[in-house]
Amino acid sequence: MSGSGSPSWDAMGDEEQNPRLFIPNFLTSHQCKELEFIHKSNCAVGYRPHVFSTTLAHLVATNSAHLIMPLVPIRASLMEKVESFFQCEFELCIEFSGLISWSKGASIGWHSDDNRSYLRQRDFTAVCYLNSYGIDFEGGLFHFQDGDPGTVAPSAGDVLIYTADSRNVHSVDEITMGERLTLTLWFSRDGSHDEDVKLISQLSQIFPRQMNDVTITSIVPFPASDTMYWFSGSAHHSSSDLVINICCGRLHALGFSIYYSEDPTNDLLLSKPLKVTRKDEYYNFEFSNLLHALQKQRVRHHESMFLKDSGLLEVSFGRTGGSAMDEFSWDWLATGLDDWSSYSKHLHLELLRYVKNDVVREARKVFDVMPDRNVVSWTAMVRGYVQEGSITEAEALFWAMP
Ligand SMILES: O=C(O)CCC(=O)C(=O)O
Ligand SMILES: [Fe+2]
Repeated sequence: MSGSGSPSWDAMGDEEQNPRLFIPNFLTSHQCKELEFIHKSNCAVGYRPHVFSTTLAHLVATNSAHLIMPLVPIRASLMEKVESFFQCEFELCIEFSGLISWSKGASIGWHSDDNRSYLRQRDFTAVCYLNSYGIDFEGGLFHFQDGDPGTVAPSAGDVLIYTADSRNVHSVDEITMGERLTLTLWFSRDGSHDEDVKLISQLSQIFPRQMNDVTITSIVPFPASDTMYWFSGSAHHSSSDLVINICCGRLHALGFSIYYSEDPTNDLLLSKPLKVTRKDEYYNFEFSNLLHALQKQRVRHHESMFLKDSGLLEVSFGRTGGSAMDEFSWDWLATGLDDWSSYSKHLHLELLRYVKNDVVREARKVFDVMPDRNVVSWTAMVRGYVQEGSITEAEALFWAMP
């Protein structure tokens, strides 16, 4: 389904019979990657086997409300598209929006999206494909039972919009390899099902608390109810052995081993501090809990992408990159995620330590990435150059001093 960038099928002959719209390249690859990051670091057990989802309510409940931000303009522009295509401007609300991934074994047979009594309020569906068939996963083709197009092969950035009623009966083939990721939205004419109303009430409960207590400004997520992270291996399991913790599973899939400071019982995993190792790498960093570890490890996993993309860094970490970011190590990035002032303090100490030990090249790397240099750091750096006899560099830096 490659396209020209403009909506297609909107002039279909059978528009009345099968009202649907396909928009190629609606999202940029940057947006797709950002949404993937949010999902991979926050998803919880989905509504069916092999399905994981990240709902907005879940992001709020896990202290990750800031991660809703990238979704806000995307939701708004999708709503605008749906309203204008179906000629119902200002009539719709978003009933549900969620990042949904399907792993091997997931599929759905013929259905319409309003086919249950509790789903009757759904009028329209928009599915944004965030990754691609044949690249990120195999299987997972989307089929309409009638009309054109019959089949859609998901491709990152494309959007499929259709009415949620029986004019658009559809199915999705089983995933046979990889993981298929979408941002899926349902729209309703019934304002009593407005997702935003619920979200705003949820958010208004947490924000006053944050404003009154400056210490609660960390963006480290905290766990929601434990049951959100457990995945039953079998629909009829009777033994707790069959229950897998999703966060543990994902960390293991990324090659990490998990170490707790004390022997944890399964149901306490989410509240215990932990450390991780990978192969022969040991990180002397204590994570507050499993979810925290997972979010940071995902950062590392996406590290090369983040380091190349200063815009994304700014959105996610509140600071811009720059060429010096190439020198960033994962430990620094992880520390930066946690608490910016302790990160800054850490850099100042590192700089002084390097200068004291005459490791001027390393000192300069630290100096270049420091977000807030002060008179001490400038002077230390100049002193480092003088100590090692690099007078030209020392002079250049001296004159560059603000
Ligand atoms: O992900 C898709 O392409 C459609 C999924 C679907 O049909 C549903 O969730 O109802
Ligand atoms: Fe569906």
